[in-house]
Amino acid sequence: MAFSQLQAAGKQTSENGNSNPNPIPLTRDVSVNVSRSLSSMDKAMETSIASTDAWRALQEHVAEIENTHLKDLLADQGRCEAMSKEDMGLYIDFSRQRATQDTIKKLMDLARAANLKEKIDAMYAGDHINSTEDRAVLHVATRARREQVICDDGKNQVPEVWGVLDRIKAFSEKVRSGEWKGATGKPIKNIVAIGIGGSFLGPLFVHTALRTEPKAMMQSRGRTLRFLANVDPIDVARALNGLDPEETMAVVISKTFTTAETMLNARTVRSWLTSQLGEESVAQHMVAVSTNLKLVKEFGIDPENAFGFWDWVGGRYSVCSAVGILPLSLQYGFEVMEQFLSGANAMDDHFRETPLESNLPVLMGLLSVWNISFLGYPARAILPYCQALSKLAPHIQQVSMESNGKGVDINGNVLPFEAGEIDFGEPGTNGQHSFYQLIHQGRVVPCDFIGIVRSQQSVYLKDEIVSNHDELMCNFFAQADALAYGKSREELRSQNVPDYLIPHRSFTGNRPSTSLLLPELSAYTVGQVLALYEHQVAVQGFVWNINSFDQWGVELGKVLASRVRQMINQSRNKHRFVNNSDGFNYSTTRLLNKYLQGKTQLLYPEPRDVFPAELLEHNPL
Ligand SMILES: O=P(O)(O)OC[C@H]1O[C@](O)(CO)[C@@H](O)[C@@H]1O
Repeated sequence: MAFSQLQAAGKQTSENGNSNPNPIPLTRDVSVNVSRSLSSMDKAMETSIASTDAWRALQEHVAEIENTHLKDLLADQGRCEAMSKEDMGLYIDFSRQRATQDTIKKLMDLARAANLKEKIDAMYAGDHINSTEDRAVLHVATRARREQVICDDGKNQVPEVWGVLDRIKAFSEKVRSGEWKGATGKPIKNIVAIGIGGSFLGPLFVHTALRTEPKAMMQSRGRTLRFLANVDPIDVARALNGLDPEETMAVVISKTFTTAETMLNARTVRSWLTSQLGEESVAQHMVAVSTNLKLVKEFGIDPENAFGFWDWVGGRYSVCSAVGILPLSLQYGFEVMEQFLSGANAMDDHFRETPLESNLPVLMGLLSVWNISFLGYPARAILPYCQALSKLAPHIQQVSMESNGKGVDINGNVLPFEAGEIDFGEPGTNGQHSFYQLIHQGRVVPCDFIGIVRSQQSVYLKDEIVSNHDELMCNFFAQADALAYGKSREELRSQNVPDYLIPHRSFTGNRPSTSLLLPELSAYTVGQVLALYEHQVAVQGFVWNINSFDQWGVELGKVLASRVRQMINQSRNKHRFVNNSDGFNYSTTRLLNKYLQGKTQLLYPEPRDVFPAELLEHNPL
């Protein structure tokens, strides 16, 4: 079946009819949107997954689940066993989700109604499922084994992928061994990776995950990897502070090589380098990762020192391409990164080959659709009990929210329900002392608890009854049960809690979570976790029938920023403030003028060609 036919997923089993028996307003309130004509809404409903029998069966099923409590569901051992899955060393326990085996069955029906399997296959087959950009979605090819065949437009992409990986291996070994010299003959010890969004968050997540992993740690001894993402000059100062330019290499990472923030940061770092090492130093001190090798050359970076990737890799899915593998290989060595790629590849195989019923990303994806679209819980907290995973949530935030934060389906019809998920998170136990209060007694936020069996670091003090990592993990186990079971008023009374405190100290429980247990946090398992979450997000999008692989929503702000940029430039050059004829609304005009007035009172430096390196020297951070 062609992908365009798959997109009409809901239609095939549609029975028409827009009624939503669910008491929770989970479908959009269309009455308030006057600009949306009835006929377009009818069309949207007709073609939507929300019009299928499977969707309606789940809506009706909500009432049954509302009559259950997790403390009872957890007493059913058969259910718990059926709702726990283990594969590739990963153990995932879904038994604390507000779902029964019947819910899972109904979700499987939904998956079939959405043509989920066919859509997964279409992705691996290189169909242009990113239809608004007419692109294949093949990040799985970036971690394919050498012998795999993954085609775009009939051409196997894997040899090219490995062509770049082989170059990264050779280049990173040259730099790490000291054979590659900086402009003054010193070896390169520091890497500054300049990029934003998908060209930053994935690599930062993996770097943070590996910093304390024993093998990676050994491999990175004496080396520094820093990231420069924000266009804020404060971020420049923090990224460069204390680095010796003679020993520093900048890796400019940008799929398009046009992103305003990255390009200004790249020019700033170039200025920092050349002001101290001379114009010619760019050749030894700046390299690039991009799909736009023409612009890389125009920037002044030797094409020999540029590492390409392809338009079939979305920015937020690009960490396994040169985007992540180049800076991370420079820091940890290619061998470590190859392990990471293998882990992601193992999860890719699992996703493609495992029946839906025991497919980990499919189950995670379907249960999150259940939580969001049926139970009405739009947020999810990602809570790793492992400090090394502290950048997982910020990365998945982009993967998930930029992918599925959409208002129309893949055919352009307004969605009759809210898609997307609000993702956030912090490592435990830090989060417990921050936002867990809300999760326990306020809003219901489904949680992903992630625990590790063997910690990257081991501390066990002599007089303590458990090791430090055991102490951390006590909380991993306790929190999931605290959310599920809660604490009743009766229990509190039996503990002689005074009446006036009982409402404050009781917990409703019945708050869903998933528990993931990894044997260890190695480069390999980091790859598995990455691909698990990437595919979960794809499953959500496939079911909602949206295009998870474009991101038009980020464009408007960029266009408006460029108008403001021109205005500020004019105001500086012509020494004037914004007036009514400049085309800004009243509020923005006033805000801009407040800003410009404030700036005139500052001793503002004249624009100059070189980066004020002395600012760093005089202001050690
Ligand atoms: O890699 P580039 O082209 O600089 O883009 C950076 C990021 O900007 C976005 O296009 C929008 O935020 C992301 O999708 C992307 O990851």
